[in-house]
Amino acid sequence: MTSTSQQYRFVSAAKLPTRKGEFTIHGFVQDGTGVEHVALSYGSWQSDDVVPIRIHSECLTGDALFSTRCDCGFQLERAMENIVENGCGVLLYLRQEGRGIGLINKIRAYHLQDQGMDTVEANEHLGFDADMRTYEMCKVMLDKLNVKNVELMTNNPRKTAALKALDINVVARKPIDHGITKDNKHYIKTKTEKLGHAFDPHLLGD
Ligand SMILES: Nc1nc2c(ncn2[C@@H]2O[C@H](COP(=O)(O)OP(=O)(O)OP(=O)(O)O)[C@@H](O)[C@H]2O)c(=O)[nH]1
Repeated sequence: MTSTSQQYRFVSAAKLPTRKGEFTIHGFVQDGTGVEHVALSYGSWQSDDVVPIRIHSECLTGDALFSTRCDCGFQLERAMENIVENGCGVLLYLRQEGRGIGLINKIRAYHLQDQGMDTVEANEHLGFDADMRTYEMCKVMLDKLNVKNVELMTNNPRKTAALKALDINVVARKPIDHGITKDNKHYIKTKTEKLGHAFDPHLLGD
């Protein structure tokens, strides 16, 4: 249970024109820790509508530096395009770099992967769980945006389970198996085999 001093609260919102379309960016902060997250909203909806959403964890290397080691940047781009094509939707951009271990630890994990470990073994070798993320902030963020029913763009069953546990009605899951490259195929196979991600095996064939 999150204590009152660590609750997330909305701070401010502003227009955010992007190469994909004009979004609004909403900023949230966690009292006590100062941890920040943002939501991008596009278009409008009624409170009973099913809203397409993406929950995306920060990946500086993939999202901002065009890395092809992972599928993150490709999926971010596709999610924003899907939302714009749909006419409305929400992207929750969570500052949980490296599945929650942080940027520098992710680089340490990449170094171990360069030596032959997979993404799960590397995290564990460094003393972390394979996935350190939590999703409680999504409730505050979606409540603020008046979103109760969602179509969730993900291949990650942990995200679906986390939203359901927060009483968000996940009406449907939309696969987002986009951005498979020769550089990230092994990483995505490991996510499928060890972290339970749903990927079409045909897309991962050699
Ligand atoms: N520790 C670690 N984190 C990684 C590695 N590669 C990518 N990441 C992080 O993995 C996270 C991916 O999060 P999301 O984009 O939300 O995607 P996902 O959990 O794979 O699930 P989807 O919704 O199916 O895309 C980001 O925080 C990345 O920084 C890695 O090799 N090690």
